[in-house]
Amino acid sequence: MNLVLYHVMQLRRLWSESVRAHRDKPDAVENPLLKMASCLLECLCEAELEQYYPKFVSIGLQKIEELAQVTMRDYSKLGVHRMEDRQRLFQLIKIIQSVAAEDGNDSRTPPLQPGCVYLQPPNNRSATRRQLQFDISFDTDRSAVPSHPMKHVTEVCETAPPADQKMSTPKGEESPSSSAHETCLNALGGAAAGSRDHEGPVVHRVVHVSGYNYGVPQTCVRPSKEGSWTDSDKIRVCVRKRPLGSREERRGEVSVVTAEDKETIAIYERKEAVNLKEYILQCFSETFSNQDVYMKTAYPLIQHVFNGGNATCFAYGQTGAGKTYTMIGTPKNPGLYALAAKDLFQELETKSSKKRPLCVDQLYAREDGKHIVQVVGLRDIQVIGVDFLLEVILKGSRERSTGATGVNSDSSRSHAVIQIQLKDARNRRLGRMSFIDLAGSERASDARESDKQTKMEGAEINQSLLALKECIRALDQEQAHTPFRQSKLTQVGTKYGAEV
Ligand SMILES: Nc1ncnc2c1ncn2[C@@H]1O[C@H](COP(=O)(O)OP(=O)(O)OP(=O)(O)O)[C@@H](O)[C@H]1O
Repeated sequence: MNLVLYHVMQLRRLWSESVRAHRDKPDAVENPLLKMASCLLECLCEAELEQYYPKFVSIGLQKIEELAQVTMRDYSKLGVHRMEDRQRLFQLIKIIQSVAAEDGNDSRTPPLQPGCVYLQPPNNRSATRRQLQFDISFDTDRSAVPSHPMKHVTEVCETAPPADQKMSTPKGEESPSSSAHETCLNALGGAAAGSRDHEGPVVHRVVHVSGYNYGVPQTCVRPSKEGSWTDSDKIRVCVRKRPLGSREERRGEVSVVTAEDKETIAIYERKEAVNLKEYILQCFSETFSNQDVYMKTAYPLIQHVFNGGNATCFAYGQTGAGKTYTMIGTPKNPGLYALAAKDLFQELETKSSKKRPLCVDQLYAREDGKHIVQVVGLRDIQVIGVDFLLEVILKGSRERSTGATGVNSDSSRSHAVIQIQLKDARNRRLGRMSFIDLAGSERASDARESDKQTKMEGAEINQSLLALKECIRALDQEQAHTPFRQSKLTQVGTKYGAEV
């Protein structure tokens, strides 16, 4: 239904163009009335009322602008009995009237008169008035109709009468000039007047009616000449890529933006690594193995840790995105834990033999299924080789709470923090490497089918990820305060020294 307004606006443009073209070349151009009929069907489809189209046509309602004159008392004659459909039809009529009111200010279009709608007549049409076959007697079934002060109108003209001609209204009816419809038309006409000469997008006010408005915004942007704007576009963000300047080229700079197609751009963002080297944010396609990812992410940090530094490697992403696959991997495609452990021990052997002996402690912390950070009993386990380290990691991983989400049947419903600390023979801590496999964030739309428990978990996970984001932002901006206390995840980060 969001497209209804768009269709109506397109219709107005199409109508004016068709009438003009038809006037100039009546034989060469498709009769605009036929186009109007197809627009009526289109609009009814958008409003999910297409089932009534045959009935509408059978009683002579063939053009969308005629719909503007239908009142709620006509709904039954049109075969629209369901309350929901009546409401939809009501909203559709409102929208059409808004647009028609705007056209009433166009000098090419005869003004709307109370009681009838005047369609711009093609020159070759006869001037006969055609009466819709609505029964003049009023529908007394008011219970099924939402109450509003719309008035009954029975006649629709295909030609414009003299300006002073007053159309009759059914006996006993008030003049429609006092109706809510007309109030709204007048207001719109005034708002629209004077805006017709604008070339660029112009904001138009759309009447807001109470109840469901099918997502049509209260204000909308007029379609451009190319018709590229739609009523759903409240804000449009456009990106234009410029080529490298000659000075940039001389300096040997490379373009960091690639426009892949109309809708996709890739940005290679320059960042500064811990060793102050510049690097560019990378995206790994599905052809990359865990080893490829490791070499570009965690591996450069190993040396940093051996130099006494601290490093953290996060796997962050939506549920089912592949975080655990990247961190743990498979026997054939080992993940970052295993690859890092192997290199750590390899480096350890080299260093230990050359300098002083070093050993690795593995520290594991987790949030349990009840979202409680388990600190009691947490202990350092001294590991003496890659296999033992991996065994400990896998043992911890098995303890993680898992569950099925909308997109991952074996989803990690907890965050896993794995810290590998390097200590010297006198138990003094040297470097530390942290791997954090975060529980997946979940979009509300993916959680629609989930049970209450899964939804609650998802909400808590999202909340903790938000807290993490706040901490990372605070650290990145070197703010005086880092809001660690907002979640267990960030509390664990501080408690155990992960470089969140
Ligand atoms: N690069 C990949 N190649 C092949 N399969 C993959 C890859 N990445 C993920 N998968 C598969 O996709 C599924 C979801 O991956 P995984 O469990 O790692 O997601 P996740 O991000 O950890 O999800 P959650 O946050 O819900 O725990 C798994 O079956 C995994 O084997």
